Amino acid sequence: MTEVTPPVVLSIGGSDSSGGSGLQADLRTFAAVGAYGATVVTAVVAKNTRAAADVLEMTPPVIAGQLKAVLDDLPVAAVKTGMFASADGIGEVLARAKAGALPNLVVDPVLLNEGIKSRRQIAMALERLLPYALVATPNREEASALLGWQVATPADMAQAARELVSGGPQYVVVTGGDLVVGTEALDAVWAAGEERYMSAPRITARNVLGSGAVFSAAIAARLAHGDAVVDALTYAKGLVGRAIQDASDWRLGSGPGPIDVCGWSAPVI
Ligand SMILES: Nc1ncnc2c1ncn2[C@@H]1O[C@H](COP(=O)(O)OP(=O)(O)O)[C@@H](O)[C@H]1O
Ligand SMILES: Cc1ncc(COP(=O)(O)OP(=O)(O)O)c(N)n1
Repeated sequence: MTEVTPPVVLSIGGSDSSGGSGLQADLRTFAAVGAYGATVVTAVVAKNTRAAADVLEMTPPVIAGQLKAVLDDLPVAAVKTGMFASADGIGEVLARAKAGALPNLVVDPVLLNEGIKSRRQIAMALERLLPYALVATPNREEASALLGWQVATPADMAQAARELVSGGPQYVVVTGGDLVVGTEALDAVWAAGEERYMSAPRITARNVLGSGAVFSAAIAARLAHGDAVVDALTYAKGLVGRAIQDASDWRLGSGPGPIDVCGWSAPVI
C-alpha cells in the first residue's frame, strides 16, 4: 500500500464560539481546499454573530506547548496566524518563525476591537512577526493601525501595501471588503516588486463574517498544495467571493452571519 500525506496547514489563532471566523472558519476553509488543518489556540473568544462578550487568553507556555506538539510531529507545509489576545503570545510564534520552523507563513494581522486590553502592543508585536511572513493580509483598519496613518482610498491601500512590504513580508494584500467603490470588491496587492489590484464583483450581502479568515486561510492552503503565491492569492479571492455569494440566503444568527466556504448552497449545475 502506498502511503499518502495530505498537505498540512497550521492555523494559529483564536476560537470563535459562533463558528463564523477564527480557527473554526480556518478549519472549514482548509477542508474546502483539500488540506488537513492543525491548530494552536491563542485565545477563546465568547462571541456570537452580534458581538464578542469575553476573551480568555492562552498563556505563552500553553501556546508554546501546542506549537511544539504540532511541529514535532506533523509535516506542516504552511502556517496561518490570526487573532492574538496579547503581545506575549505572539512572542512564542516569533521565536518559531525566527528558527525557520513556520514555512509559507501567512499573517492575517487581526486586531479585534472588543475584549482586547493591549491593541497597540499587539500591533507592535505583529510588526516584529511580519518580516518572517511570506504573505500578510491586513484589512484597511489593520493596515492603518500597523502604519499609523489612515488607509482610506484604493490609492492609500496600494501605498500601504508598498510600505508594509518594506517591513518584511514578500507579498502584502490590503483587503478592502468594507470599501464601497462602484461595483467592485477591491484589494491592493504588492507582489514581486509590483503593485496591482485584485478585483471581483462586490456582492451586496448581510453575511460576511469570517471573510478575512477564509481569504487568508485559503491562501495558506493553496501554498501548502504547492501553488505559486500569486496563484494562491487569485484562488483565495475567487473562493471568498463565491462563499459570500452562496451564503446570501443564509440565516444563521441575528447579526452578520458566516459565509459558505464549503459550497453547500452553491447552485447545482
Ligand atoms: N461584499 C463582498 N463581495 C465580494 N468580496 C468581498 C466582499 N466583502 C469582502 N470581500 C473580499 O473578502 C476578502 C476579505 O476582505 P475583508 O472583508 O476586507 O477582510 P476582513 O474580514 O479581515 O475585514 C477580500 O478579498 C475582500 O475583497
Ligand atoms: C477569534 C477571532 N475572531 C475574529 C476574527 C476576525 O476574523 P476576520 O475574518 O479577519 O474578520 P471578520 O470578517 O470576521 O470581521 C478572527 N480571526 N478570530
